[in-house]
Amino acid sequence: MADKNAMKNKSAMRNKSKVKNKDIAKNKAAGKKKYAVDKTMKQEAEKRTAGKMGKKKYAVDKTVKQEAEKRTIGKMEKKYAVTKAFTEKTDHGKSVKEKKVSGKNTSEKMITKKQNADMCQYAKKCGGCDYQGLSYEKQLKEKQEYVRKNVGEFCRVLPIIGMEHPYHYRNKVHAVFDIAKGGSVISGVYKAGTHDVVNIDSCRIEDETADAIIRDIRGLLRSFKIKTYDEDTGYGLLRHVLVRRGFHSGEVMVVLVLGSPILPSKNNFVKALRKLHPEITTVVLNVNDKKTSMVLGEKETVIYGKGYIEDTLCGCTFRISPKSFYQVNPVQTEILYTKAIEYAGLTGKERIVDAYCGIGTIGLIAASKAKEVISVELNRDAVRDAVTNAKRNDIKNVQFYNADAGQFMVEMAEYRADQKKNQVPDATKSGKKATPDGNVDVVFMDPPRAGSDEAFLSSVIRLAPKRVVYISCNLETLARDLKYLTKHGYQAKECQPVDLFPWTKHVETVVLLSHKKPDGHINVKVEFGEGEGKVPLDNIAKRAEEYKPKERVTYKMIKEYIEAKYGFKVHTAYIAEVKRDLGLPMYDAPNAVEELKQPRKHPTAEKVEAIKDALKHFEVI
Ligand SMILES: C[S@@+](CC[C@H](N)C(=O)[O-])C[C@H]1O[C@@H](n2cnc3c(N)ncnc32)[C@H](O)[C@@H]1O
Repeated sequence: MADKNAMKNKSAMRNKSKVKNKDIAKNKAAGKKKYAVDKTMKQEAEKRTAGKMGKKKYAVDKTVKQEAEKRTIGKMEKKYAVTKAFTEKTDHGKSVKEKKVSGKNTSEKMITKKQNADMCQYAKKCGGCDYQGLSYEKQLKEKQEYVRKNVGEFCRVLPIIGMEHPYHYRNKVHAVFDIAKGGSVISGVYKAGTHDVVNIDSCRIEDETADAIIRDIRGLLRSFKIKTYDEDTGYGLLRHVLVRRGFHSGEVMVVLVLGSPILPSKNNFVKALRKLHPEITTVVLNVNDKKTSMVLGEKETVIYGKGYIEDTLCGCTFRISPKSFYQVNPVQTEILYTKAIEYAGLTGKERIVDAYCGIGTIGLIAASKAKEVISVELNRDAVRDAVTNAKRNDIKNVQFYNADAGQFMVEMAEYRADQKKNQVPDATKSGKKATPDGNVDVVFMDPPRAGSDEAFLSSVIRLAPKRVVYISCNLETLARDLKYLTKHGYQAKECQPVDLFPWTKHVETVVLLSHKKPDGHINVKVEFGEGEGKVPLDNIAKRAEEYKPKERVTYKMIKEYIEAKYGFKVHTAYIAEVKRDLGLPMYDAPNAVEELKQPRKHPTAEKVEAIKDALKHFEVI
């Protein structure tokens, strides 16, 4: 592989100047030609549509537009109710019934027509959009019901907030590259459940600029003699392309994921690409030479621009690096975050934890309304972005920690317990940033799809913040975690679903939980002793001893026991895993880091035995 690349590089060097000029000329011509072809195709398609468009079709389009204009199902239902009431007032008797029935039939016919109009040409192969052929109104209704089924038992579910224009909302587009049977370069997505690539020119939910860039990269590969990577043999170079666009800033980042580190004629490639797309502000090479389903590898080289893009969300500017998480639908994200911060009920005096903070978005947006923000995130690159973002927005009351959120919260809770016992350790001695003390008023938590873990949730219970604002993109794990929190002193108050992913079955939700307070108290007078109406004192002390709660066995105690007895350390996540394997009530730990797709590590047999021994020692098993 390396030899092959070296040979390629040598011959590329020899022909460099020749190729350079020839390619640029070719690209220029190809670019112009392509643009002309695209334009003609577009015009033809428009003509065809216009030709087909009869009165009925116009009516369908009008309905789609009208639906899109209604922001939420709630509003839609309200409007429907008003129309219905108006009809019933103006028409009487039989005619009302007839009118209603015929009205229903017409709209049903329209939906059937609309279903066809809404089918995407890649629907059968791609499998990315679960709601193909369903009107947007129906999609929202389905999602509302899905949320109600999972969260309804915990609290009131507000009507879902849909999009005004549910198309081309994705600011991040990823395409896998391959060679088709006939030898042409293709790019798109894997056909559901396979590793066959479905060639996609444009997608109705993806950003159109990003799609155009990916199409043009396809075109450039041939002229630059860049081969696509073959997953089976490991030969070839280009594996994936990732494009991210800041919808507010207009900045565009292109990440070329390669199977090996060298992109021949990289400067000319960038030049040719930027000639077609001057809006590109940065190009990054990412090397992924592993046999893996992960898109991004570890190593990155910036070959053009600053290596990240910036974008604005809820009035703050954020730097976004290739590996950092950033919500894919910024329009709806603003609605979601605004609701989350509203739920937090901030007055300016609160200490907030922003857990799973990514590039710091929620905490930084909320910072001006709170006293202090403590943010924690596992992804190193995201934390680096977050620190820059705080400076960029001149926000000074935020601290960031690069750690596992569960582990971090355990430490905070234990620190607080020590504080209560007046045994506060000097965490600064270790040279690490001190664990903040455990006084917390509000916890924002926005975990990945796997949800949170027992270490995190049990620490929330111990820290007892007044409010927990849980943002989730996975209803099953949300329901699981709500069950835990509501069993242990919290009450779910309200849930707001927001549609961040039109055409797919996914839905984002934000849930407000607050600490349960006793509804009231009653005074009972009890007299102990002998005689009528008195409670005998016999055995009271003995019985009290029986009911005395056992000392809570913390992760810290288990770790200390193991370190003292066996001389090695064990991670919280390993203890959690062993507890789960033993059938003790558990949550997944550690979180599957979706964005990084890191393979989950497991404890060695020696560590498992040590953990079991500690659990026996503390009478947990
Ligand atoms: C759904 S994203 C939310 C990010 C951020 N709140 C936002 O809205 O942009 C989940 C984040 O959790 C991070 N993450 C995953 N597992 C984690 C863990 N165990 N501890 C801390 N952060 C974690 C991911 O890297 C990712 O940035």
